Amino acid sequence: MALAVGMRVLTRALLRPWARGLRAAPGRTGPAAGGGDGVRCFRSPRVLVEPDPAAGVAVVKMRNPPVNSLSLEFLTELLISLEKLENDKTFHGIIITSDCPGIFSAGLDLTEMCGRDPEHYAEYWKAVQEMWLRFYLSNLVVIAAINGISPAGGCLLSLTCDYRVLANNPKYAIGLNETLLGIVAPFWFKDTLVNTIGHRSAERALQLGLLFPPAEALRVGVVDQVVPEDQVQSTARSVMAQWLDIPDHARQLTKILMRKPTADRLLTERDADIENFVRFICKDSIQKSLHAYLEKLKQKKG
Ligand SMILES: CC/C=C\CC(=O)SCCNC(=O)CCNC(=O)[C@H](O)C(C)(C)COP(=O)(O)OP(=O)(O)OC[C@H]1O[C@@H](n2cnc3c(N)ncnc32)[C@H](O)[C@@H]1OP(=O)(O)O
Repeated sequence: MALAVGMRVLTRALLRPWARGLRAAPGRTGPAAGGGDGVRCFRSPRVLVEPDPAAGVAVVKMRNPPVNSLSLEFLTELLISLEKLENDKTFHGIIITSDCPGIFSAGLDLTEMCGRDPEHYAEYWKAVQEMWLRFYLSNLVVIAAINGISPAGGCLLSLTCDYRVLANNPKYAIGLNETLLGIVAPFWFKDTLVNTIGHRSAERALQLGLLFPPAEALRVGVVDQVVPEDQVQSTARSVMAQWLDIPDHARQLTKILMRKPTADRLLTERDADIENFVRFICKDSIQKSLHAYLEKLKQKKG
């Protein structure tokens, strides 16, 4: 227990200033309709939370169309939703899924990393770190119901979860494909993948920027289960019920035991990691290749 409490105190102490900054933006999110049983339900423009108080579970639906790219605003709303659910004793687990057909998340928002100033890049990167830390260390059971393609940052978000269920659709590839964009996945992206699929598979996947279709994703262990598309949510629900059967304190402590060393690495090197990112992303060559990639995405339509 001391470890869990210590970890929570450390995490909160380090993360609070930024979270306070988020809450200082009124009007973006806020309490809405009641969820029944005295449970407050809430929504924000980009995150829809569907609480099931009887089960102790909330479904968090990402709806930042067209592709659920992880913009600064969207990350902010996701984090506020997570924090509210963590602070509400009704909830023991969340299922994160997408409200955008065919797309879980297109990953980090490329427009946040292109043509902006260094201050913006630093702010954005801090929010990405925060997303990873808060989801990776959440005391809730977090299950990803992956109902669409999930490259790069989208894959990272699902890797922070305790369990991943992927819809069996050949279009729904998942992986850390950063090298294909000419960028390098930071050490904590890499560590999360290594912790999930092992060193050798992670090395190959990262160097080649592999996006795994469902059968491959299951074989390598990027996801835990592949099911027909219409069974993703129900499977996530039944897996959640199994996880919630475990005594909460023992499960939470075990989660922290497994994840703390990885999280600590970022917590101790957080500022240096931001500086590295800003230096890297500001390079002319990187800006050019990101611009070219975005242009390619836009021209695909025409
Ligand atoms: C250091 C670590 C750094 C980075 C980690 C990352 O996460 S980088 C982001 C990596 N993501 C990708 O490589 C995915 C890029 N997107 C796609 O491959 C496709 O968009 C996708 C997800 C397969 C969906 O294809 P679809 O045909 O359905 O949509 P389309 O490509 O036409 O995209 C619609 C509009 O969304 C814009 N967009 C797509 N992805 C992003 C993104 N990651 N960030 C910002 N914007 C994105 C795309 O340009 C289209 O814009 P529009 O103005 O409508 O033309």
